[in-house]
Amino acid sequence: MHPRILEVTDRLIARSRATRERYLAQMAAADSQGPHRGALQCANFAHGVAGCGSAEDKQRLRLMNEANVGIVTAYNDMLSAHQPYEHYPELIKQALRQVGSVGQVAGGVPAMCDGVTQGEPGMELSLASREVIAMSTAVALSHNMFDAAMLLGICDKIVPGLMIGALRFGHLPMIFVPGGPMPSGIPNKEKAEVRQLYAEGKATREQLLESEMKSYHSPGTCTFYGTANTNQVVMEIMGLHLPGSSFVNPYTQLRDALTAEAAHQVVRLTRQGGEYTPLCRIIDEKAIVNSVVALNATGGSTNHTLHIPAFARAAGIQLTWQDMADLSAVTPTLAKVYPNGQADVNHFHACGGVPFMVRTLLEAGLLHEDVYTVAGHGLSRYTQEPFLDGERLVWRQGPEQSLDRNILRSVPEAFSPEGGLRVLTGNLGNGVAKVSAVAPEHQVVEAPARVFETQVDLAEAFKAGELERDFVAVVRFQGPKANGMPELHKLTPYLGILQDRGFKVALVTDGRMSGASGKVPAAIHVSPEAWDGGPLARVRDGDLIRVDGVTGHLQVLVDDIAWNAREIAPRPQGTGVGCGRELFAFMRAAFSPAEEGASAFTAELDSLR
Ligand SMILES: O=C(O)[C@H](O)[C@@H](O)[C@H](O)[C@H](O)COP(=O)(O)O
Ligand code: SF4
Repeated sequence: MHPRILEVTDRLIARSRATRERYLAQMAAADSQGPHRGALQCANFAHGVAGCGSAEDKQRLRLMNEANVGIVTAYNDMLSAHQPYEHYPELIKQALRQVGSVGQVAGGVPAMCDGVTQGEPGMELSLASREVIAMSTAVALSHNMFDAAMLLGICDKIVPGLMIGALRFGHLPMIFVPGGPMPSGIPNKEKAEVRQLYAEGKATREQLLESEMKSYHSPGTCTFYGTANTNQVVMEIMGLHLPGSSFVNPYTQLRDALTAEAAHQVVRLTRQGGEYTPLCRIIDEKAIVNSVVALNATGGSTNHTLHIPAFARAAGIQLTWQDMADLSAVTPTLAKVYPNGQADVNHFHACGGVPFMVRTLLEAGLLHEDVYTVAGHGLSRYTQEPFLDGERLVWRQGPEQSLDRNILRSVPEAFSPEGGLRVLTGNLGNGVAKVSAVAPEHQVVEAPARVFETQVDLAEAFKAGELERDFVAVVRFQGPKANGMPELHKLTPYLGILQDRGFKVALVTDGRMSGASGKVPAAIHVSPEAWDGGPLARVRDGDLIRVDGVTGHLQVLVDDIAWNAREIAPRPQGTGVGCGRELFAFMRAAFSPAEEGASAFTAELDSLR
C-alpha cells in the first residue's frame, strides 16, 4: 500500500474513533432486535402487510426465515437519469419472489434535476434537497419491516442523501441500484461551444435548443462526468453496486439482469441469507478513503468535497478537506472524461471503465483491497465486468489494458501524477478547485476583483461589456446559510468566452459549481462564507486577488492592517423567498460549514453519545 494512503487512513481512524465506536454500538443495538417486523404488535404488522398484493407475500412476511426487502426509490420523470426506475419495483419484486423473498416499496424520496433548476430559483433548494432525501429515506425505513433495503437513486444530491439516511439504518444489508447513462448524443464539447456562441449572440435560440435536445435526448443519466456519474464511481468503488454495473445503459437486457441480480444478492446478505453483511460493515474508513482516491483518479465532481464528508459523518467518520487534499496529491489522474476531456461516460465504460481503474489502482497500492462489499470481501472482485452468456448473467475479468489511452490510462502512464481536486487556502478562507478541467496556462490567475452578490449581476455586467479585461469574479453570499449554496454553472459560458478572448479570468465564491463545470479556474465552497462574516465579505472591487491552482493559495493582496480594518459587507436583504425557499430557512440556519459537508445534521451526528 502507498504510505500516504495508509497514513491518511490511520489518522482518519484515530480522529473518528469516538464517533465511529458510538455509531457501531448504535447499529449493533438496532441489529440485536432482529427482523423487527417479528416484534411488531399485530395491528402494526397487519398495517405493514395489508398492502401486499398476494397472499403468498403476506404469508412469507409472517415467516421470519424469509427476507423482506424495502425498496427506497427516487423515481420521477424530471430526471432523465431516474426515469428508468419507473418499472424497477415490479422487476425487483419478481426477482425477490424467485428466491422466496418479498419486496415492498418502503417509500419514495424527492429528486431534483440540477439541470432543470440550473440558474433558476429552485437551485437554491438543491443542496437542502440532499437533507430532505436523507430524512425521507429514514421515514421509509422507519417502518422497520425490513431485513434489507435496495436504494434507487443516481443523481447529484440523491445518492448522498440516500447514503446519509441509509447509514442511520446501517445494521441492515443494503445495495444501491444504478440505472445507467443515456446513449451518447452530440459531444459535450460541441454542446458547450453552441452555448458560448448563443451567449455571444452568434447562435439563435432555436440553434441552442436543437443542440441541447441532441445532447440530452433520452432516459438515462447525462453522459458528462458530473456529480451524478461521479456518484456512480464512488458507490461502485465503495462496494455498494454490483461490480461493473454503474455504466450499463438503461432499457437493456444486461441492465435488467443486473437489477434482478442486485435483488438476489441483497437477500444473500441478510441474516436469513447466511452472509450477513450490514451497510455499516461496508462503509468504514477504508471505504471512505477508497472513494476519495476514485474521486481524484477520475477528476470527479467538486460537489463530492461536500457529499463525502457529509455521508462519512453519518457513519461516524470524520473526513476533512486536508485528508482529501493529501490523498489527491498521491492519486494520479487516470481519466479524461468531459469536462476533463472530450469523452463521455459511455466511452469511459467502453474502454475499460471502473473495472480497469480498480485494477490499476489496486496494482499501484492506491486502494484498500481488504474491504467488505455487497459482492463479498475483497475489492479485487471489482476488476470484473458483467455480461450475458445467453440468458445467464456472468462476470469475467475486465480488460488488462485500457482500450483507449486518450480516455483512460493505467497508473504508470497517468495523465497527471496527482488528482483533479485541489484544496485552496489563504486569507480569503479555504476553498476547493477542480484543476483537472483547467488548462495549465489558466491555473494561476492574479487580477483585480470585481464583486457580485448574485450570478445575474455578473451576466448583466458581461452583456453590458464591462468584463472585457483580466479580473477575478468574486460572487459572494452564495454559501449554505446565505441562500442554500446553489451551483453557479450558468456563469461558465460567460467566463469561458472571456477566457477564450485571452483575458485572465477566475471565479471565487462561497457557492458551488456543477460537476460539469470546467475550463475556468474557480475557487469554490470558500469557507467561512460571507453570510457568516467570512473574508469574502471584506473584498472590494479592484482588490488584487491571486487564485493559484498550482500551489493551492487563495490570497487577497491587500495590506493586513487595511484589510483587518475593513467593514464587512451587509447581508443582502429579501433573499430566500419564493419557489418554496422560505420553507427551508430553518435548514439554511443549521447548515455546517462547507468543509464539514454543508450539512444540517453535522452538529447532531457529532454530539451523539
Ligand atoms: O453537478 C452536476 O453534475 C450538475 O449539477 C449537473 O447534474 C447539472 O445538471 C448540470 O447543470 C448539467 O449541465 P448543464 O447545465 O451544462 O446542462
Ligand atoms: S445528471 Fe444532472 S441534469 Fe442529468 S438527470 Fe441528473 S441531475 Fe438532471
